[in-house]
Amino acid sequence: MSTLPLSRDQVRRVDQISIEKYGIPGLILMENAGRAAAEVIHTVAPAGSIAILCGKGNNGGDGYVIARHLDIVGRKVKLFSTTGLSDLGGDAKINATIADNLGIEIEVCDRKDSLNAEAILAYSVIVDCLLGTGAVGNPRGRIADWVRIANASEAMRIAIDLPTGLDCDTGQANIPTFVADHTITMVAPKIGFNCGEGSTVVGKVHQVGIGIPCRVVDEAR
Ligand SMILES: NC(=O)C1=CN([C@@H]2O[C@H](COP(=O)(O)OP(=O)(O)OC[C@H]3O[C@@H](n4cnc5c(N)ncnc54)[C@H](O)[C@@H]3O)[C@@H](O)[C@H]2O)[C@H](O)CC1
Ligand SMILES: [K+]
Repeated sequence: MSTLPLSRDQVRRVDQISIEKYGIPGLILMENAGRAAAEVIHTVAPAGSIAILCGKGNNGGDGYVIARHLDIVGRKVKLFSTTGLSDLGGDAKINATIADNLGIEIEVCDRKDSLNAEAILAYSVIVDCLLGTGAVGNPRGRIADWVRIANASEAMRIAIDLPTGLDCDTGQANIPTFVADHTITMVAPKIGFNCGEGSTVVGKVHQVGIGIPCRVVDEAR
């Protein structure tokens, strides 16, 4: 499996080439990403309740897949979404709907006053599926609030693909940035993990494959 770090644009190009040139549906990539991440979470945090914080993009979409695979192995999981499920799109909406249909707990906090900080702090593990490679600039709004709440908790903190707030090219930790104990990153480490402040917020990095051959990853370099 490729371990050379990729830039934000390179890893997004991997996605694009896989889907458009090789016909691997994004839903398959998300399923592989979420299942692999769930296995790492279950290994590094073998017990305790898990809160998964989901944004409105595909990083959030990974979270709904993660929740389903943790539910399958009997873990106590609750999803917290910054966005109403009807406002999600594409693969994220498909997986949020599946999780909802399966009765996996989802709390939608799409208004400022519905933020339930205490609820999040009650969990042993907090998983950051708020922003991934689609992030631009400082985390805004509820996403920034939830990052601050998570950072103030005693929970084990696990970032999916990259910590929300970290610029995955420069290693700049925007204000706020999710301070992870573990980062489970898809396809390859991101360049920013080893420059700037990257190493101070990623924790232990776990690289997971999502069903894309290395030669395709190398095409994107
Ligand atoms: N091949 C792969 O690596 C795969 C990665 N997957 C996951 O998909 C995300 C990337 O998803 P994308 O929808 O492009 O972006 P995000 O989910 O990161 O967020 C986009 C969303 O957030 C809004 N936003 C952007 N910047 C900010 C900000 N500073 N504050 C608040 N909100 C912000 C923006 O408007 C967008 O709507 C990748 O990281 C992986 O986790 C796939 O699952 C599988 C293949
Ligand atoms: K994230």
